[in-house]
Amino acid sequence: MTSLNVPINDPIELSAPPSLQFESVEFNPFGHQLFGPCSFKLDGPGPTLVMGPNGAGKSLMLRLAHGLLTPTEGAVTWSGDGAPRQAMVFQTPVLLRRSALANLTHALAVNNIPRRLRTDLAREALARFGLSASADTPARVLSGGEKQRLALARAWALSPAVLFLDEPTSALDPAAIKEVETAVQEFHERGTRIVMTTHDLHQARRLAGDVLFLAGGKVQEHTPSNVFFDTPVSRQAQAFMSGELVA
Ligand SMILES: Nc1ncnc2c1ncn2[C@@H]1O[C@H](COP(=O)(O)OP(=O)(O)OP(=O)(O)O)[C@@H](O)[C@H]1O
Repeated sequence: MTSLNVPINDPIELSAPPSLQFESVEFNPFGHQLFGPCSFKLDGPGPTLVMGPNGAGKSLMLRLAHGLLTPTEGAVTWSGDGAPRQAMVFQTPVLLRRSALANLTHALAVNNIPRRLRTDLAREALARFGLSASADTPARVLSGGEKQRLALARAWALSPAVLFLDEPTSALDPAAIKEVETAVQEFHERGTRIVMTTHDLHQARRLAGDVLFLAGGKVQEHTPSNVFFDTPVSRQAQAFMSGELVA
């Protein structure tokens, strides 16, 4: 596996993750303002943990950033030429009705990875996530924790420059949560920009380089994690941290 010499797995190529900028971004389908206007830039080392109460707009922000939704107003831009290679891991894994291995090789094909490399890259990623024995198992029969590991393995195989994770551990037990957090750290150390939502303050403390705090569809605060957890600036973040409900 190490003899593949595949550029997409070269950590040097990933050493400077692309920066992400929201410029006056709004999302208001049918005239109903759900998000924004918001302007911010993710250009620090990260990982960026996106926090806020239910309905704050965290998932919308990730979907706008990943290109799954188009802003009604404003623009989402990246440093460099065009949008970088991206992957997204959801709270409930979105998998094809195929084998675990085929889920990965399909994703590699969609991302234009040469056919001759796909199976080795897929098997390497399955091994990283302890799923080698399940390579030929239909993805739909895997346990919830295994499905999430498969979703992470699919992202891992792609060596994305950016990885979005939307509450990836909310349905997992403590051991599985630890596996996901370890993987997130490894993605980060490989140079992937991490943007992840969570409701778990402890998890955010463990992982965050910076915190983007949303409430009411707007960014209330974007600060280094130590600042956010020690001295949150916005009234909404202070209320959230103290366990008060924030609308
Ligand atoms: N495609 C859509 N069309 C219409 N309304 C939407 C759409 N997507 C999200 N919403 C609404 O936008 C608001 C923000 O939703 P979002 O899922 O981003 O919140 P969230 O911060 O991720 O919440 P939670 O923590 O509960 O997951 C909610 O009121 C939701 O119902």
